[in-house]
Amino acid sequence: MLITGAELPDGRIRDVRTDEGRIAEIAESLHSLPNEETVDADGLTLLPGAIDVHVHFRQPGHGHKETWATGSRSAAAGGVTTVVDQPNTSPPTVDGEAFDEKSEFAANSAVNFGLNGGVNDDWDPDSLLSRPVFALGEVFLVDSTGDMGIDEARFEGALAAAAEAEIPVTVHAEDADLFDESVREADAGGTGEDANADLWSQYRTATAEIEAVEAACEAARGAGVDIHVAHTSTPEAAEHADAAGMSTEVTPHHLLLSRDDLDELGTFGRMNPPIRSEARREELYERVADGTVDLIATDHAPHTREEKEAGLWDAPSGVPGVETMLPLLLQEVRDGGLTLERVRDLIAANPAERFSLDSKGRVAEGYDADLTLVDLDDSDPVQADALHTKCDWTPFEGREAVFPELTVVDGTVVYDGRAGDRFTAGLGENVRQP
Ligand SMILES: NC(=O)N[C@@H](CC(=O)O)C(=O)O
Ligand SMILES: [Zn+2]
Ligand SMILES: [Zn+2]
Repeated sequence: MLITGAELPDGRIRDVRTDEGRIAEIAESLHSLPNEETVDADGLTLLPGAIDVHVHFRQPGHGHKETWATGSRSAAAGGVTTVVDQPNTSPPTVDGEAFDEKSEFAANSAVNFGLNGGVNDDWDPDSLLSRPVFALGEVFLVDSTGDMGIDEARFEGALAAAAEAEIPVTVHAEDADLFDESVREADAGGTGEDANADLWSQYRTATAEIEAVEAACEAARGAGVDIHVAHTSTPEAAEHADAAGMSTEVTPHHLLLSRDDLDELGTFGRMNPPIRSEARREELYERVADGTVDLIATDHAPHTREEKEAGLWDAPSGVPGVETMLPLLLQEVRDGGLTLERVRDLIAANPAERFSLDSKGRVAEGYDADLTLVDLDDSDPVQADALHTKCDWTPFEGREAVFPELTVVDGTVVYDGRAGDRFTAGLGENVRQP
């Protein structure tokens, strides 16, 4: 494939040739070969495909919320070319057999993927870690969707197993002992969009995250493991993890939404860890812009409308986001909050480096041809109706965003927005091939 006249993240205008799944040549001017597919990228920007190291694609077990087909199409349409799935499915991905079962579902993926292995009281590290596991995680230090919370002793066992297997560990760190139970006892909370969802933020306190991150970093240091702290929602937790030499991710919802938005969102804004105050959100944004935070990942956690419309204390936690991450970040670039090169690092170069995907994350010769083409002059409002996730809602309804024109995985167009949302599925591969 020959992509002509594309602007690269550093501002250079170049022709880019892909061949056998790789970026073969980048030059000021390349001539097309006989029968070569060409893409006119005049006026468009070519980015490395985003690597979202935190999605919940729900199969096996919860295909009514999302499937690998719908989730991966949503990823492709959002410029995401690699996703990493989490273990809180049914069965949970905690042994070799469950890993193999999930691999069969993932074979439907339109984009490349990694499959994490999980830890619970029934996990079988021997069979699990004999499989091509992307990372151990997210390791839940508290119950979230799937009730996979574990205690300290089991966490230490998991750290030791990961150190021996030489695989990364990602951690969901909140301390349930520091939740404010009085909030829960005092108020029924209401239902759906009418719920007082701010109570969720009051209940799952910032301190519960900050102290759990501190404890997790200390345990990790003791075990000689560098953990990756998932979805930090507070600047304090992100700063602590960074100072302890660990890596962190921030989600688009913690970056762009605050408790001020919960009036409108109700239970649709309930997730773990919860949305924080506007003051904390602004500080977290600064930590994302200044490099304290390593990467953005979505924690794409779809639940159906009907499920989210329950009472505040019963509704499931989590929001979708894989399709809107890059589009919303590109709007931040348009608005001057982040540079395009910083966005490239947050969504592609840094996740690739952190998780040893050595041939991904950059538009450079020899790298994998996982790419997305965007028009930074053209934004549209986010509309749930136009997204491809199976759950037909988004917490970002109405926000301006820059949706990709075209997404390429291993040199093949998997999403063409210019040809009326055309997808090619089933081409994605496990990025940790044995
Ligand atoms: N973040 C959430 O609120 N929910 C996630 C689980 C998780 O990441 O904790 C889910 O799987 O629904
Ligand atoms: Zn989590
Ligand atoms: Zn998660």
